[in-house]
Amino acid sequence: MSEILDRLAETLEARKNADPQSSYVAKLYAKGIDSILKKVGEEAAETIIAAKGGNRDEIIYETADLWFHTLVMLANAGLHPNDVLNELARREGLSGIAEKAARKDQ
Ligand SMILES: N=c1c2ncn([C@@H]3O[C@H](COP(=O)(O)OP(=O)(O)OP(=O)(O)O)[C@@H](O)[C@H]3O)c2ncn1[C@@H]1O[C@H](COP(=O)(O)O)[C@@H](O)[C@H]1O
Repeated sequence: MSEILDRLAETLEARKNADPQSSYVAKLYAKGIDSILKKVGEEAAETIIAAKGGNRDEIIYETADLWFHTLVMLANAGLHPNDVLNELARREGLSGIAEKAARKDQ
């Protein structure tokens, strides 16, 4: 499934040179970081509402919107989804408590 993230990351990279008139992502980049973060916040709120509602399809749909806008935020910052997947892989097997202790040491 991570091929989907790879392909989407490639598209998001390519949209940095696209016309904002013809691309939702290029338009978001052109609006700037505050607009991208506003969308992340809105989609997070919509995901919470969907999860509270308990409708499976709505939860999936809103989470996809949230993940998508988070990927745009990462691409805008010059980061790839693999950077986050690598961090999750690093945490694999660590207990949450050990992870918290490691953060305090940083
Ligand atoms: N996965 C997505 C994706 N998910 C959600 N969205 C857009 O995100 C927006 C969601 O915001 P809202 O629900 O608030 O709807 P809205 O009112 O249209 O949003 P605003 O205009 O108010 O920001 C919608 O416009 C959706 O179309 C997406 N737009 C694009 N992609 C992917 O990104 C690729 C590149 O898209 P373009 O840049 O448009 O070619 C596409 O091929 C897709 O793979």
